[in-house]
Amino acid sequence: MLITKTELEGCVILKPTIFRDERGYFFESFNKTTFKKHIGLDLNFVQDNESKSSKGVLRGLHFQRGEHAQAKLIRVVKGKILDVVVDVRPSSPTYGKHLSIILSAKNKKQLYMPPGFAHGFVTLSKQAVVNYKCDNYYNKDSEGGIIFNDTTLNINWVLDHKKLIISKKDLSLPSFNNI
Ligand SMILES: Cc1cn([C@H]2C[C@H](O)[C@@H](COP(=O)(O)OP(=O)(O)O[C@H]3O[C@@H](C)C(=O)[C@@H](O)[C@H]3O)O2)c(=O)[nH]c1=O
Repeated sequence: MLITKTELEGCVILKPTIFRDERGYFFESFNKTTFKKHIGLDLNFVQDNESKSSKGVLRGLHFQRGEHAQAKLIRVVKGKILDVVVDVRPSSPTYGKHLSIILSAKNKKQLYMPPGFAHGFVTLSKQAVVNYKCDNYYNKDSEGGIIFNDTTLNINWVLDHKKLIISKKDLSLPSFNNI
């Protein structure tokens, strides 16, 4: 497994070792022991999520507050997305900074984000199926978010904003300065 640190402390890109043969391929999409050995985190993932989106669908930017904050390990099993995480840890030197990465079924990269990050993605392929593990359960009452086109964050979502498909809930999220 190839592990790359990012400029946002605690966010790591993982590229699993792929075993290919005449049947196809095999890889370990998560291994608790390997994760602990290489990244030093003894994670206890308790919820797995999957969503399917069409091209232009943007989900985010989402986080859960306080004790419900979630670490996530994100990967794509079909298609291609631009995945974005924003550091919303007030005491962090990179508070307000974001990281964007292409995750696809082809590149098989995974992004690990610790608790204290907002997360979102936009679908760049005709369809994308995104799979992510969370170390804390969904808690509706602690949901928070930031509007995707926040001017302080200034995220490049690659696609023309007029072509984006965004839920009503996400379109009513506050600005970064008001979270
Ligand atoms: C996130 C979530 C939603 N739901 C329900 C609530 C709602 O009726 C329906 C759809 O929820 P949403 O519109 O919030 O789904 P979605 O916009 O896909 O939300 C997700 O976005 C990405 C970017 C994340 O990082 C996730 O943590 C999550 O916030 O699913 C659960 O039952 N469990 C969950 O863990």
